[in-house]
Amino acid sequence: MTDTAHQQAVYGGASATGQAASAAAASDVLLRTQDVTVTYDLTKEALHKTNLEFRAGEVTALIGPSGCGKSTFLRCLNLMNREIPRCKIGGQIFYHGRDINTPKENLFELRKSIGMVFQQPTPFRKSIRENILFAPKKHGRLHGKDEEDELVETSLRQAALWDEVKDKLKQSAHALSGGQQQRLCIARTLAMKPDVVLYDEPCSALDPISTYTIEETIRQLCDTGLCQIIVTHNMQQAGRVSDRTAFFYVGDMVETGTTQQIFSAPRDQRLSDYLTGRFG
Ligand SMILES: Nc1ncnc2c1ncn2[C@@H]1O[C@H](COP(=O)(O)OP(=O)(O)OP(=O)(O)O)[C@@H](O)[C@H]1O
Repeated sequence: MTDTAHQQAVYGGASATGQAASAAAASDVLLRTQDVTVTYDLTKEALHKTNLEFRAGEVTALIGPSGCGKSTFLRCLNLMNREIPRCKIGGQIFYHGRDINTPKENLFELRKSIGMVFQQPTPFRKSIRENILFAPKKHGRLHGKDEEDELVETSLRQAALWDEVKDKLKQSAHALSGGQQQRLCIARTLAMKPDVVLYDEPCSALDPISTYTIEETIRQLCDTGLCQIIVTHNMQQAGRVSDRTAFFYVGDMVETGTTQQIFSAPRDQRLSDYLTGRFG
């Protein structure tokens, strides 16, 4: 990316929704990648040098055709790719200014702060309440029932699920609908009080109403200062939910900017073709 493009990406005009301006700390860059690459099977570079910044209180959408490297890039941001045999992450990933792409990084600690929500809802085979409490208990964060009750309620409220489940917290999470399960997974992630949440196609298995609820939830979470990054195939969703968008194509991050600029005035022909449905 050129310096000019980079500056436009980082300091570009108003957001698509205008909501970023009201975010708690919109200017804080929490995550920044510097020349990040990903190589599978030690030889196949699936992601070429990628430079992006992500700020508190903003949502960034990662878009592009199938196989272009969106999920590969997303999984770098909390070093999940490290768990794939023969996969190598190159470059630097700065989290609060500290490079986390080092062998000594404590992944257990890191993932408390950089949470992830997957395509398929994956609640534990436990009650709704225990889904929320499982990780905080494991990390020794909770002291007594009052703290547990408060965390369960706060997390479920943040994920817009409290009203639907408050009278059945001891029921199995697997008895919830798909959309409710996905919101429970968001609540479970929020219970660890992360400052970054990564979403990999979080609505692709859901109906339109559940999708709408999750999009609303994501937007509302911006007001807490959370930095959110979402991979989506759905252009309308990217337009509705994100402040910034980055377009990937065959392993390259081709263009980034405010969502408004990306959708209304794309500079790169490949992005323009993608947005107009010439390929996808
Ligand atoms: N575990 C893996 N081992 C080897 N190659 C992989 C692995 N995961 C992804 N790839 C390859 O890396 C490239 C990018 O894949 P990735 O899943 O990141 O793309 P994507 O843009 O998220 O695609 P989609 O939208 O279809 O999910 C593809 O060529 C894919 O085959």
